[in-house]
Amino acid sequence: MILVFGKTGQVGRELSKLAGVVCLGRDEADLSDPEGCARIIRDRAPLGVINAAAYTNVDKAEDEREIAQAINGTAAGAMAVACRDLNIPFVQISTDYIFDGAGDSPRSPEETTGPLNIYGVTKLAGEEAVRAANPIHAILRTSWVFSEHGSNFVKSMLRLGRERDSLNIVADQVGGPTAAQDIAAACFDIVQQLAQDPSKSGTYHFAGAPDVSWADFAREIFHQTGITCVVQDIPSTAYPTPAKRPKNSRMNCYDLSAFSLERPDWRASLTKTLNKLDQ
Ligand SMILES: NC(=O)C1=CN([C@@H]2O[C@H](COP(=O)(O)OP(=O)(O)OC[C@H]3O[C@@H](n4cnc5c(N)ncnc54)[C@H](OP(=O)(O)O)[C@@H]3O)[C@@H](O)[C@H]2O)C=CC1
Ligand SMILES: Cc1cn([C@H]2C[C@H](O)[C@@H](COP(=O)(O)OP(=O)(O)O[C@H]3O[C@@H](C)C(=O)[C@@H](O)[C@H]3O)O2)c(=O)[nH]c1=O
Repeated sequence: MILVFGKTGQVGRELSKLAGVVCLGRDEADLSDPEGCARIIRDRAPLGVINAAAYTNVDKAEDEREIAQAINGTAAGAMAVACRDLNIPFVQISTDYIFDGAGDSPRSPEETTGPLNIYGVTKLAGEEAVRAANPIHAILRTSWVFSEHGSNFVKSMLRLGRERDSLNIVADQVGGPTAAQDIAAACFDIVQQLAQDPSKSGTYHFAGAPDVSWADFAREIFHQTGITCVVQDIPSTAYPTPAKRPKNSRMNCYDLSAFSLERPDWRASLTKTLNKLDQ
């Protein structure tokens, strides 16, 4: 059995559809109690653990550093320690927001980090805690997650695009939109491969292709749904938010070949997501 934390999240919901997976929600495992989560892992003794739970409200995290740190940093570390004690793999999902977004070339996993916001700081703390705690781990950095569930850019665009004739969307932040379903499948594959071959442990990038700006992502959402809303390109400076976002979120995903995985085409995954939203 593979144990998953974050049952109600975008990725957690997709993982819960897979055979051999047991997902826990906040009611059963609250990450603000890191030792409680570690105890659950020890009691259940799974074959591996995937942590899909996180504090993901990027702007709110600026005012809630402590709780974001407990969930994204301390809890991830405590869970990884429990996995080390059981000698099982731990998969931690991380984010492009651990980078500073400088330049325009895709970032490799080993490149220097430099988060611009508190969410990124706490996710980076989680990465470091996991690496220190359990040699059998994968830190899978992904970006711009969307699905038919929860709150995400695709659903925001569908709502706003139906209400307005035009929308101003940031065009100088570029990254890889990634479907929750594709991330879940990758995590499931990775945790099983790690159980077989712990030497594959390390930090990996998994983002949808091709890289695109938020504005062009919005255009594709409107194109695929026939929404006539016009997208106006704006710079980040014209869309002030409490948390600063990196401009360059491009990630080099070449290392995925270790698990025989490739970057998924987000446009095809978007079509599937939109079809599900239609039903
Ligand atoms: N969303 C994105 O664009 C991106 C996400 N990621 C990472 O991917 C992973 C999955 O993200 P995603 O599926 O979008 O997340 P969601 O925001 O959809 O869901 C977050 C999940 O974490 C759970 N959670 C939050 N706080 C606690 C807590 N104290 N105890 C237990 N559970 C808690 C939520 O439970 P509840 O429903 O009860 O609140 C929910 O199940 C995370 O690690 C995230 O950092 C990486 C890049 C981009
Ligand atoms: C709604 C809206 C957003 N935007 C911009 C703001 C921002 O730069 C960008 C995306 O905004 P959102 O708030 O949807 O996305 P955000 O919460 O920043 O998404 C991030 O979430 C965390 C969890 C991650 O780990 C990241 O990979 C990333 O997906 O779109 C506009 O320019 N115009 C708009 O009308």
